[in-house]
Amino acid sequence: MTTLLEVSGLGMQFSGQAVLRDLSFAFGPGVVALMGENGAGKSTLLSLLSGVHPLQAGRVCVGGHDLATARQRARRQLAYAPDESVAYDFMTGEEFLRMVLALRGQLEAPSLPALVEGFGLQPQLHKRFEAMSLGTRKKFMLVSALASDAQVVLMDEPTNGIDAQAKAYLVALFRRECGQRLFFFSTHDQQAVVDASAEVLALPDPLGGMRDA
Ligand SMILES: Nc1ncnc2c1ncn2[C@@H]1O[C@H](COP(=O)(O)OP(=O)(O)OP(=O)(O)O)[C@@H](O)[C@H]1O
Repeated sequence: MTTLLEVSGLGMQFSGQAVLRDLSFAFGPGVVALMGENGAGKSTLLSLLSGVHPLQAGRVCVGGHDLATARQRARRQLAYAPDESVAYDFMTGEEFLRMVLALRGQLEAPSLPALVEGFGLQPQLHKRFEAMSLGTRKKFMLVSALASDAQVVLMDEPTNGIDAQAKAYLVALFRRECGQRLFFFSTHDQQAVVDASAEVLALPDPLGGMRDA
């Protein structure tokens, strides 16, 4: 198996409070669902893997490149679709997609027209983000990551807020491309996990069994 994402001894604290402890895993191409209770650290893990937060402890390698010491090469292999829009309100959907691809240094994105069509975004391309529904914003975040040439696509709750057709399109895309890319996403959506035949990576309960105490 080609390892695309390898994590060892990862830890993260906020104000001295541990959120992630000594986390290790490795995945090649496929579909992985990151699951766990609210507050388990799923978004925190995704922000560490994507390089948004600097690593406090442990090591992350993407496509064999160390995220700390070969940052540019590692990040070139990564795309990230956050849970909430990171676009400026005044931008149109089309401008946002062009900007993300330009920032990646990608001159071409052959899959972009099909993705726009598949997510039903054609009529929304010239709308400004401030005028879009939440689900439409979310679809643009997903398309910006999926249209990249990254081998590892990280997504924070990708099925959250999108309509049934878009969800079915996304799951079909996972199934079609999982031989070449790693789709690694946080979710509470059990049905999407089943439909995508995703492998589950479960984070421990943040309360550590204290619910019954
Ligand atoms: N910037 C921050 N400063 C302080 N604490 C934070 C920060 N970001 C996250 N946390 C804390 O880290 C813990 C994990 O949060 P995180 O958002 O990663 O959980 P999650 O598993 O994604 O939750 P959910 O399922 O609700 O989206 C929570 O206790 C949260 O309050």
